[in-house]
Amino acid sequence: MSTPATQPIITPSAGETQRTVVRIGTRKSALALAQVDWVIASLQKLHPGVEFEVCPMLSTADKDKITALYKFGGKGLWTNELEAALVANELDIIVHCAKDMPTALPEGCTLACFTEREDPRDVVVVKKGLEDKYKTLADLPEGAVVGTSSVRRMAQIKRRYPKLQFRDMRGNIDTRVKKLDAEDSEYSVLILAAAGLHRTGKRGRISQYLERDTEGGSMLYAVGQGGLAIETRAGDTKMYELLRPFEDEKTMLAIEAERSIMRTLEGGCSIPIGVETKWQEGNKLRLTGCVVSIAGTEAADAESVEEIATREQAVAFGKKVAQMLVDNGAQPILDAINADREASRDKAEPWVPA
Ligand SMILES: NCc1[nH]cc(CCC(=O)O)c1CC(=O)O
Repeated sequence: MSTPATQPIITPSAGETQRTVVRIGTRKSALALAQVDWVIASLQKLHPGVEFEVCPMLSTADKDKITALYKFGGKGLWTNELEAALVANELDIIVHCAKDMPTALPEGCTLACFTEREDPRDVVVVKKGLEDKYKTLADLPEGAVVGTSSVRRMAQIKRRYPKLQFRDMRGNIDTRVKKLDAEDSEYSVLILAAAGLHRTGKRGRISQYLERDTEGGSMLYAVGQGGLAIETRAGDTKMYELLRPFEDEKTMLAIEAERSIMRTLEGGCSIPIGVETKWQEGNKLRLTGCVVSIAGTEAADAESVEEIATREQAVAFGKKVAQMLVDNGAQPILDAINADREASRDKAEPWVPA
């Protein structure tokens, strides 16, 4: 790491004031840095005496922009290098997009909290110059090109709008929006997470929010989308206590239920599982899930409502809905995706879905 190692905690000797420096690991993107700024501002309100040091690092996903995401198997692409630094005591905490967190954490790492969730929905961003012509996916003409490298987004949109075409679109938010807007770009629209655009001050580019009841069909979001998860070293009680008051319980319960679906179906962030969690009166959580084939031609859906008050209940609820998805036909769809990934493991060609 380029950042000089500081002692995380300096125990005060008699007469000295206690000084705590928290080294925060993060990716280097504008979104990741905006998230860390928000985390620091919030933690400073809770703990005015604590100092923070931002330690940005590149992840595997940042370094390899060519290999199709789903071929990696979606395990820890955004998190592995930061976690190695955490275990090596070069960092004290890591701020992750909850969406990028694998469902099982590596040895020595533990989840300290989920913070209040941003808008979890996906959105449509229209190419500059076309905004007056098209506002929604339904407005797009036959053959219009949608930019996304998420099989979940592609599969769900294909399911409802078979007339559209899809092209891979990678990079951080700024890069993607620039590629979209380039005069010679083939894209008409991009699909992005609302949270990323909200957090980086680009709300103005959103022309449609996609959701369950989007006209023409539903669009469910990725597990954890819009949430932040903060990871610490296992056994670091000081960091754990510092972060506990920052947890948003309703977010934690909803995201744990979503993650439990993912864990049960053994899917990484790059397989087409969509979810939606909505709190209803009386601490009832409505959990909806879908698994869609890459071609968008087959799908399994499931939904249930339960009163949820503890993490254990949330996890059990996610397992139940995962089982409902399997009962409704999810397994053959997942098997086909895994077989395709296995068959192309050694190839690193850019993946452009047909
Ligand atoms: N996989 C990349 C990633 N991880 C988190 C976000 C957005 C912010 C969030 O979901 O919290 C994005 C970009 C995107 O999907 O548009």
